[in-house]
Amino acid sequence: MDTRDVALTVLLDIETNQTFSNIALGNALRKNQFTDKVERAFLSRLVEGVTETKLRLDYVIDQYSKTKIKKCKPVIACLLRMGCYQILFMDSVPDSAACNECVKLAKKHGFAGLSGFVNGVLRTITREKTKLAYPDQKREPERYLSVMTSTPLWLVQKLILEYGTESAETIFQAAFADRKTSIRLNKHRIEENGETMDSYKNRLKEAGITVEPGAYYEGAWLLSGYDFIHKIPGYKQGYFTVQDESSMCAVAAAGIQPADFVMDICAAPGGKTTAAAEFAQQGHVLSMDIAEEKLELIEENVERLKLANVDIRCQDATEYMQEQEKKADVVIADLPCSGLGIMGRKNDIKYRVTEEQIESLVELQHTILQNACRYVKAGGTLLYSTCTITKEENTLQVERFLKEHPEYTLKEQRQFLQGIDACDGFYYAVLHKLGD
Ligand SMILES: C[S@@+](CC[C@H](N)C(=O)[O-])C[C@H]1O[C@@H](n2cnc3c(N)ncnc32)[C@H](O)[C@@H]1O
Repeated sequence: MDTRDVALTVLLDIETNQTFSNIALGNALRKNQFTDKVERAFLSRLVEGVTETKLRLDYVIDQYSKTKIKKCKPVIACLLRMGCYQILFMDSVPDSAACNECVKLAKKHGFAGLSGFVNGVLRTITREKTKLAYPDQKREPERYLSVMTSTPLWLVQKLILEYGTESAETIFQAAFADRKTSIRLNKHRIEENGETMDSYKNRLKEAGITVEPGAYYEGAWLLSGYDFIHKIPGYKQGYFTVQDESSMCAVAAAGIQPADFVMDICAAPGGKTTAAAEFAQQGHVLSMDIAEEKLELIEENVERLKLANVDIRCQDATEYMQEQEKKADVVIADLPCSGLGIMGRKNDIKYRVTEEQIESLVELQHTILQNACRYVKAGGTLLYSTCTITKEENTLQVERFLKEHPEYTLKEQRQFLQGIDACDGFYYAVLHKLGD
């Protein structure tokens, strides 16, 4: 199997079908059943690398190509990016191999006539790679940041306005950093199976996995050095759930009690539902999502974790459920958002989000909150959260909510920023409903 050819297919899927890169890559890894770990790692690095640096690659290619990248046929554009990425960022690949393999693939995919063009552009970039010109950092700081971190200019300008240049740069750079996998431990299940946290940790270490304590949440570990999540010892037995620490902190901050009734109104794939169910051991969680196909994911997680206190239902959160009025001790509203807190994990989000989309998400969140707040009992809690970092979806959304709902007070809010905090970008607000 030609790994670069598979990479080209994945990049074309992303470019022409608008498939999210993590999904396109996941499909290719499953379909091709890579047995060689090195080849699998190479494919992932190449696809992720090209995706996360696309704007920077295009900027470089455009300087040396007579046809601008936007005018190139998709196969040629993807090949130029693949070649350029290997030349600029993959030290282990000889420049000549990067170039020759792209030329070969151009011919294989029916573009023999353009193979000379691909060869010419990539050889020139190889020659010039130590003296490439980028926008001037002093004269055009925003454009510089946009090209160097491969982030659309409007988004750079927006986050500079919201957080200042230094923080915005840190946030954008965080997308390129390697991240460990954070897991939420299910202490109860581990002990039920006759193990202790220490003995389980040793078992992971014996399996060659590096285990470090989380930075924010007591029951969190950070794992690295494993191949597949589902092959980690204890996964099938429900010892842990993969979840970012920011989300763990959010659910913990809601203060769920053992006998509580919790409603999770936008729940798939079930990270917060399962955390809530672990807190509400004698209580109950009603877990809902509009996407029928995603309910299976909640179900899988609930079954694997052996949680018997969760009901799963397909439900549009914009539709009011009269029968649930003032029923819940805690409502979790982890709402659809622009996802800019997870640019590092979904590395093409930054190219897809638009200002108009953010505006309509703000309205959707507002509409859903109008319903969510009515399900909360007097004295109960509404947890609002998003995996994004824009102020209008977070602090400003909550400000507006509090103005419109004097029956609520803000107990706590927290904005995590990726790169600045050791987790995803994430926001939560714990809103307390006053007694009757
Ligand atoms: C941020 S994700 C939720 C993640 C989840 N809470 C967790 O921790 O695993 C947002 C979810 O909202 C769902 N969603 C979007 N619009 C919705 C609506 N109108 N009603 C209910 N769910 C909706 C999406 O299908 C998606 O699964």
